[in-house]
Amino acid sequence: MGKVRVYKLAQDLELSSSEVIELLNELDVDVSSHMSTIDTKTSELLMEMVLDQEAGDINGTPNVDTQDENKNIDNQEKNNGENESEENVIKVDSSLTVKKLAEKLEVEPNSLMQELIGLGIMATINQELDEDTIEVIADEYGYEVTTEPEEEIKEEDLGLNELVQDIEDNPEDLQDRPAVVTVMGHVDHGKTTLLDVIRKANVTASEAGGITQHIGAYQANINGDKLTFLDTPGHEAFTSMRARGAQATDITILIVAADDGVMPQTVEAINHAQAAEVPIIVAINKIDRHNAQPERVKQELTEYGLVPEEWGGDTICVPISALKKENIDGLLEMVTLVAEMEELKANPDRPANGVIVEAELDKGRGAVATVLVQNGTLKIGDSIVAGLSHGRVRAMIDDQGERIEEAGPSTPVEVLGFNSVPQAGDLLQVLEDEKEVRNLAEDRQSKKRQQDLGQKQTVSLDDLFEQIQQGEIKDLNLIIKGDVQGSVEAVKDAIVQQSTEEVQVKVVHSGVGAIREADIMLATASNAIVIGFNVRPDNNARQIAEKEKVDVRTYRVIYKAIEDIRAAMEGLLDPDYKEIVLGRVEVRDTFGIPKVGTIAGSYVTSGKVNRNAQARLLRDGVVIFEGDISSLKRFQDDVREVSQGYECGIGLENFNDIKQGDVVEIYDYEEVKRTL
Ligand SMILES: Nc1nc2c(ncn2[C@@H]2O[C@H](COP(=O)(O)OP(=O)(O)OP(=O)(O)O)[C@@H](O)[C@H]2O)c(=O)[nH]1
Repeated sequence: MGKVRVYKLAQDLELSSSEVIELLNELDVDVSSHMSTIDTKTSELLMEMVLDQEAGDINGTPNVDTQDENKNIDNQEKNNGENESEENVIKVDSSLTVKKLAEKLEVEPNSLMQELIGLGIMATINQELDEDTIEVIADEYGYEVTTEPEEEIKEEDLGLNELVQDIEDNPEDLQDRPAVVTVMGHVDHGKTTLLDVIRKANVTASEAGGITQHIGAYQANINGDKLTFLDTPGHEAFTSMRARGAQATDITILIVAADDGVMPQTVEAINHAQAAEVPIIVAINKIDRHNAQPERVKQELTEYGLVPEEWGGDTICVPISALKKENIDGLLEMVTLVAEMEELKANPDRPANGVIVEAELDKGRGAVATVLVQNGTLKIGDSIVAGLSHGRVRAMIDDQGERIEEAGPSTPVEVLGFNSVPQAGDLLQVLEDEKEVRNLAEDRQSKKRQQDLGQKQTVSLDDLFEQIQQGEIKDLNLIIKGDVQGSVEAVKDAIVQQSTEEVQVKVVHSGVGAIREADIMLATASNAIVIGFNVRPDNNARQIAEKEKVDVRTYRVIYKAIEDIRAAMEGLLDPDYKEIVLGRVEVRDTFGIPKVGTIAGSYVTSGKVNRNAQARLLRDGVVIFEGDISSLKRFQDDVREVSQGYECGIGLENFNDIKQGDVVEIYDYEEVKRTL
């Protein structure tokens, strides 16, 4: 008989775990925690009970949303009789993207995303929604869902990343596999420190791989149990995987600094983990700090539905100090305990499938991808495909730098042999032979080209006037990010006042901090322009903006932003010069040189540094300085240019407040040739 966990059942019933435990106890079923299991029969019984109760409560009155933007609700009210109209039924083939669902419900993707956020689901426009979520949402809009496959969806669906030949495993072939753990939390709360401490204490470097190399994931041995840690901090990695339908994580450690408390990215992390239905273990970090307030953190967490066990809830909270290595074992013990309860299984005796954790082009080795094998065993010589890339596994290197022949479930491994660089989040699979993987990859590439060609025009300040004239734009949607709340509000107020009879200027989202992936995703969904005031897009956001063709404009003075928007609306924007970012460097160390000032010992992470270009110093995405480069050196020599992958010393003209960890963005202006 199948088993169900209490917290999963609670999620399905939209109740808290403690409510479910209470109900089960009423039924004389002995369960004590959210991790307890019950058999499927009992779970069905409970479901029926709850649903019956709800049906009684509702008393037959449908919960009708009064927002006028949704005409379907009116439809539903009209059709609220016995005969269900065909129009009120949508057909779904097990899952749908947000965009497709919005089309079917005839609503804007934007308002659908907001609806989803209301349900605690942070979904991107291309994210696949599962059947349950679709049903809940459809119901809100007065639609019923049937699960017949619909031809039309099949044809439109690009399937650039879908698994072909997904083999069902026989239950008897399944074996235990290690849990895959990610650490998420607000910036500076200690993710990197924690991941390093765990790695150093629990990964035994083999003799051959004495110098452990970094491959974006590692496997730790905790008292004989293995745990796989995805070592790619940042929610973006997590989201980009989920956006492609890859559920790589089994358990999330949510790290919260005890001296800082729940911060915006903590909330984001909670939303992501909850949306993915991944159990959360809270690590309350920095308890060595004199101003640590672990109890306050717990209090704050309750506001987001995470009630600590000791307060009667079902969230495990472990106080730690990553820096002082205090109670790391206690934390790991909890992680192994939760992992055990999850009963994670896979079948090692089958062709592998997995997910790309990260990938890059290496000068000497070609495309190198860190793959997390999720099921089956990946072997040298296997024909592989991931997203638009394909190839044959030429070599595999494990997290200790050792060459290996085979990698089983939950093993992170570096794979050489792809013909091009796949993207993080792409699903990897092994097919029969090279011809098959090549055909599939080529097929996907041509679909992708067609999709790119057919992509709708996005709004941009450069051709705003034209779009207004052609009646394509009636609302100018903006997303505003700034360095401090005060300036965000000021920019917002001033910009909204620019509305005219033809164009309504609307701010769809505003906030403090660097421009991130989530902002760009929201911009694509709501066809918005992103305005940064004293802040810049991070690398990830920049790449996605480029791909999705989102116009991102950054300013240092308010009047310039207003001027640009007004000019763009009147067709008078004069883009004689356009800024181009040449490269980015990371400050790894600083040196005070008498009479010269501070020199930033830096590493060029992308592009190049040009001595004559302009520099912009960023701290957490906020612009601290803009101006000239006063010196550029490689070792002792003055140089004109330094490329990606090299170290250099950079001095900034009349500016010394440079700190380790700062990012220097190198940019220049390019003349824009205008055609009449
Ligand atoms: N006192 C104290 N400091 C800590 C502890 N853990 C981390 N830190 C410090 O906090 C700072 C940030 O830690 P990181 O591990 O870089 O934080 P992070 O969350 O990885 O930050 P990002 O990578 O920037 O997102 C560093 O200066 C750490 O030394 C701790 O337990 N106690």
